[in-house]
Amino acid sequence: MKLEWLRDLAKPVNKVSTQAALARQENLTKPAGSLGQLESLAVRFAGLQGREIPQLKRIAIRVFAADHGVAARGVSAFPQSVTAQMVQNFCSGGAAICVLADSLGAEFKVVNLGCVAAVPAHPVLVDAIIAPATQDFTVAKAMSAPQLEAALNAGRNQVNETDMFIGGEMGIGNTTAASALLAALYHLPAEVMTGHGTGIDETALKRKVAVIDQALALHDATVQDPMALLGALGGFEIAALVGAYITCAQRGIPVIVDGFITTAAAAIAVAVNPSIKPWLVFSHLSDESGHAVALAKLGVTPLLSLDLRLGEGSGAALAANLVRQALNLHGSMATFAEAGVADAD
Ligand SMILES: Cc1cc2ncn([C@H]3O[C@H](COP(=O)(O)O)[C@@H](O)[C@H]3O)c2cc1C
Ligand SMILES: O=C(O)c1cccnc1
Repeated sequence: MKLEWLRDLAKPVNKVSTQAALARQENLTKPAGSLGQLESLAVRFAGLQGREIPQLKRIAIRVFAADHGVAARGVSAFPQSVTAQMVQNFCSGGAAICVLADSLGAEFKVVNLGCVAAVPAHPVLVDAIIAPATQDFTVAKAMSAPQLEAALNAGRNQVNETDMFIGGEMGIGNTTAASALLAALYHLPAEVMTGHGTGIDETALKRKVAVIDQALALHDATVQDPMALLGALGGFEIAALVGAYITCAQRGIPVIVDGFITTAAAAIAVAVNPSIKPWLVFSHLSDESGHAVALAKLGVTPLLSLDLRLGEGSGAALAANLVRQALNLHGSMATFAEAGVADAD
């Protein structure tokens, strides 16, 4: 596989800019620390962007869409045809992420990596079709080595110069793939990592756990090669996210990770290339059970907890508003000296 680029080191965080931003925060007209995590966010972005006053003008949002063979096993509350239908909804502006992307003024594209139903061409839609769907991973590897390579490269190709990257996903059945990947990566029982996804009932949840157990046994999940796990248990959209996240970190572009499925992609990406971790900002705690465990395993704390369980990049887009305000405050508040306000004794 010509995937050597996956392991190239991420751009280092700029310590000088971090220190300058910390010093600026100390001088702004507020008690030190009173803006809490908004202060640390601004300082973090200063280090990532390599400037004392970071900016967030350009935001790129890419929703990666693909179908999953494992959907045939009755693991979702919705039929597989919804993936392609939602891709069309992303194109016509009716999905939640479209509304949020619009209000952020973000550059928005949908990347079709392969849906069972055909999707008509549209200016917002990028055709990166690999196959109509992955294989059902209870009977075969989800994807072949060339398919995995194509998906990783499709994600990499979506990274252009921007101030921040948000990846979203759409693919009926993809919480099953995400749960399987996380259970395998962290050696955890399937039931710890598996939730209700789009809203399956308890009977279907038992089936979903059994399906994941079957896949973990088939693919010998004890083998800890994250790329092998991704090929065996992943989805084209999850692999594209892995490629995009790693590329962003290598090119010095901060990423906001969305919910459960994108966290599975982030976990694989960090396992493949640990140097990328500082570039991943985790937006929210999803309502999907297993997410809290995955975030704890990664050692990260998300910004928000709003009981969201949508995906599409929606939680990340919401958090982008918060980051924008953190940077606004950092860049535009007056210092004690500028405002003639007495500093603490
Ligand atoms: C209308 C609709 C819009 C969505 N937008 C995101 N998802 C979310 O639900 C899917 C994962 O859940 P499961 O594994 O249970 O199929 C993904 O496509 C995900 O992004 C949606 C799901 C539906 C039905
Ligand atoms: O948190 C997510 O990404 C999520 C949870 C449930 C269904 N779809 C997405």
